[in-house]
Amino acid sequence: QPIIQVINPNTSVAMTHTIGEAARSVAAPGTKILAVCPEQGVESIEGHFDEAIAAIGVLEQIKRGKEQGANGHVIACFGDPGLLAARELASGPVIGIAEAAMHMATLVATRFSIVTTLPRTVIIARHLLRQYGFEHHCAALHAIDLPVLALEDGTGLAQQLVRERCIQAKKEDNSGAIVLGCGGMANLAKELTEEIGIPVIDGVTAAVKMVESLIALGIGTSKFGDLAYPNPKPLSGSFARLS
Ligand SMILES: O=C(O)C[C@H]1NC(=O)NC1=O
Repeated sequence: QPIIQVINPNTSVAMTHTIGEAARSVAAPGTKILAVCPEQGVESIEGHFDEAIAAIGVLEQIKRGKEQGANGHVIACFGDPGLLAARELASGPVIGIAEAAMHMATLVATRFSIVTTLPRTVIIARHLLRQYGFEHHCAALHAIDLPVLALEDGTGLAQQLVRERCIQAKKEDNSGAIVLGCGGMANLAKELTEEIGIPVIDGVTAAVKMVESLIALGIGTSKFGDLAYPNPKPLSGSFARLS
């Protein structure tokens, strides 16, 4: 009975619900999904400052997930905030939704496009493409130019813009696949894939299946070298809760 903790690094309860539903929709029958978000932090992650704040919440949730018996973890924000720090803390696998979606896209297409929310976060996706080695696989990055929480405002406008942008990207970029660049888009992938006719990949569902696979293979985060548990040392003030 594997337990996978899916962490929404922003504090939006609505987006945590969207993410949890998407994760449960693809989880194997025996897999338990714990969908969580930090109690404190930032309601949406739209840049480097927000990511730095969110990373602390991710680490707190990893620690709590371990205490609750989680066998693996997903970081469900497209910037993969705190990923390597989380891997130091974790025993099981930790996968970010950007890396999961990018890996999956390279398995089914020679080039993919990314559709995300704000123009200012495109650079974060570019940095990840370089870090993960996918720069040459990504044909283009597009932003719908709406804030992240527009995806949860109930108007459907953000979802409509994502749809239009995906259609445009297929036409213009000559990409074989599209990666959705936000955890809050997790519930759009299936419908867009059917409508547009190329794989539209969401990182939440991709990461859940990848973590399930690693758990099934008995593969956890390597604890040798730089991803070993952090060197024991006193943490002061509010950080003491992380030790
Ligand atoms: O970078 C983005 O646009 C999306 C990213 N921000 C957020 O709060 N959740 C995310 O997936």
